[in-house]
Amino acid sequence: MVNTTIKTTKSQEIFAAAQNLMPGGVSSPVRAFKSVGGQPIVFDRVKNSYIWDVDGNQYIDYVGTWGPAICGHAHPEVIAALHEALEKGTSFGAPSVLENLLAEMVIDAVPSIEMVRFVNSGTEACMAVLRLMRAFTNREKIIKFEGCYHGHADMFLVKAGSGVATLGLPDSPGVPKSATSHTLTAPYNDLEAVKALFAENRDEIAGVILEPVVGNAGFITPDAGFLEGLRELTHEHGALLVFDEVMTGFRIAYGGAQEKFGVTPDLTTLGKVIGGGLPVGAYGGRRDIMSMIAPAGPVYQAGTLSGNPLAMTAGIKTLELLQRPGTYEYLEQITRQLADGLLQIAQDTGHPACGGNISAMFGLFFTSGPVHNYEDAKRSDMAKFGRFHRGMLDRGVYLAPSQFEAGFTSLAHTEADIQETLTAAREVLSTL
Ligand SMILES: Cc1ncc(COP(=O)(O)O)c(C=O)c1O
Ligand SMILES: N[C@H](C=O)CCC(=O)O
Repeated sequence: MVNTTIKTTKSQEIFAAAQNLMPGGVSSPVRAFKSVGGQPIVFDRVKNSYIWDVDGNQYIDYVGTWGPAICGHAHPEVIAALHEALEKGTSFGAPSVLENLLAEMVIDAVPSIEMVRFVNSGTEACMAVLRLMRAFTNREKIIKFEGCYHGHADMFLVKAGSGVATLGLPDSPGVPKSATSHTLTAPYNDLEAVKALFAENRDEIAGVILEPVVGNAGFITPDAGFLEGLRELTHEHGALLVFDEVMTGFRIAYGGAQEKFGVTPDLTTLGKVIGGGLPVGAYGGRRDIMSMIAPAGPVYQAGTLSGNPLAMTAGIKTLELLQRPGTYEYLEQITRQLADGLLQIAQDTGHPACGGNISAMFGLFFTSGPVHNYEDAKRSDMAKFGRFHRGMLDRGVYLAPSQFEAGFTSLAHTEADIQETLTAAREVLSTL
């Protein structure tokens, strides 16, 4: 299955046409391969740990549609549940028992969540949680961290990660200064900077929002005591702590980062895995705070397709699959094998590198590190990452086309996939 000289004629044709139809030829910027060079491959189908492009090439996939595909693509049980649900219609725009079922599963799993509201994307969840933080505290300022990404709402497009970091964009034109004037930023893992912000803005900060493990500036883990320190500081200042677990939720542990690190925020945002590959988002948390959401309370937030029965069905089935014994042990085992293997190969082939994994989320930077924050991440050799990315693609391995995105494994990745990936990495890194 190793493709050393892949033919991508059809991909190129389709992408050329797409560029006249959609800005940059894509529906979301990171997909455009701008920072790694070359052209995106155009997908035809996905199954298990694999994707196939329109030219018939097969790749081992470590993007997993940016996180949702934790059980593997097109899992037969998810597909079967969706077929059954489809027969009942594609949208109700009204209450359904499916919402109750998924809500109960989320509430049972995620320590901070006593009530939940479903939306259609992670962006929506983060927008809504921000409004709620402000309403509950009657304060307007928030603290976010450099390199963290909370979707593309105006208030969060300040020193953001993901595509904003990938494309090296300044904070986006079109965002009014007034929208971000209340967004304060600090370097990730820097508790002193957060303390200083609280001191300078006494009684004005509604809360702190962060990716508890960063996946949108590459893969960056919290230093010992960082999450606990934020919990204490927010308590001390009457502010809320919000974990954006759109990426980490049900991925780094069934109960997310808050279960893994034993720190319970006031509010949590979710997305990706809880929709099993269909568009979804959610926010939830303490009952007294969530009770402020309309129609229970005055904070308005709504959505035509929210609680969509297909998304709920795929989410329920995905969480059921994740509840099976051994799931997270397996994810940790294969992902550790991959992350350790990549580091060893980088060392053997003379490339300074650092990285790691937590459960099914991993990363590799081409710098000796350590990487504690976005500034450190930017020291990674981006040109080398681009060459590495292209070399891996040529050998049938699809990595996220940006140094600033974490990688994802799934239950469908086999030891053979990992070995094949490591063989490809050794070949590529030996020639860079
Ligand atoms: C941590 C985090 N928050 C929010 C978002 C926004 O989610 P979505 O792309 O579903 O709008 C993403 C991903 O894009 C994310 O990784
Ligand atoms: N980093 C983003 C989400 O996690 C990538 C998805 C996108 O914006 O296209």
